[in-house]
Amino acid sequence: MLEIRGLRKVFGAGKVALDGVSFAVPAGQMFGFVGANGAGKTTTMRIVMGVLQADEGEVIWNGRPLTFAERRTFGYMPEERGLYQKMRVGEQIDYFGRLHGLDAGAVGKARDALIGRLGLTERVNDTVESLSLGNQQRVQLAVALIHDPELLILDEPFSGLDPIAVDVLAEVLHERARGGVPVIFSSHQLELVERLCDAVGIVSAGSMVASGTVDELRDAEGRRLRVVVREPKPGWADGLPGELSKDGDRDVLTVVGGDDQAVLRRAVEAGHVEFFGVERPTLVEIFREAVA
Ligand SMILES: Nc1ncnc2c1ncn2[C@@H]1O[C@H](COP(=O)(O)OP(=O)(O)OP(=O)(O)O)[C@@H](O)[C@H]1O
Repeated sequence: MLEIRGLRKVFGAGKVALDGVSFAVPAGQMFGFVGANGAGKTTTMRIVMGVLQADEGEVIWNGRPLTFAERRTFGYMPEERGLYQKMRVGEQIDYFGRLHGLDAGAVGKARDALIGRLGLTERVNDTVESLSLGNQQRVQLAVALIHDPELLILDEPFSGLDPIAVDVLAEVLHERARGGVPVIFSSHQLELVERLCDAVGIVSAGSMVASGTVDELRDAEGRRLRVVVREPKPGWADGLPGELSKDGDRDVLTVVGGDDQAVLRRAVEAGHVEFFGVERPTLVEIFREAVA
């Protein structure tokens, strides 16, 4: 379990990048880290990886302050990426494996498995610079995974990828999570985060403004009722809580709270009810509300 406790980071002359960020990611959880540009995601990840030092707060790993040696067991995909453009794909992966202390036999085995799993077999002898963005990202993931990390921390691993590459990466991350590894990744692709993650943290201006499972966040936001009535009697929704809008000859009423059945009775009396249902907010809506 990774716990981030009260991280604060101020850059230069008073730029507060983090102002008390806290969250926890247990073993086997896929945690989506979301927030507007400049919210503090990369800074948080860099502190976890020891690239930056926090001014205040702690990073706790399995109940104790994270050590340098433990950090070496983590896999990291930095925002700035970190591949050697002139190196061949296979050599690159091997190089990072050796940096993590693996011997030649172990590196070879892990490299072959990853290359196959990530669909890079045809590209193993190509230089990194000759690869498409999507294939470079696959190599970057292979490099982060070569030492069978105990935690994965990935800064926007899905950015710029086509849907097939997204599926490959997502499946590989899910495999790791199923094996008990906490997986943390940042992304601006909220539909993707909603689809892939067990839990989500929304950071805004250096603070965590909402976190929990997607279900918990949806429940906290509250359910809403949507009613569509065709050719309704004018004024039928007067006095009902909610917002009424027009869509051609239909009225669309959105109600938060209130008595569902009373709304239904009114709608049935008013005209032809085409839709009546409780809807839960999407992560995009929750995000907009949380960072507003
Ligand atoms: N080295 C630095 N020096 C000064 N300010 C910095 C530095 N690194 C980050 N910042 C500032 O800290 C804030 C948080 O930046 P950070 O990169 O963590 O945000 P982010 O959530 O990852 O954004 P994005 O989604 O755009 O990648 C921003 O205002 C950024 O300009």
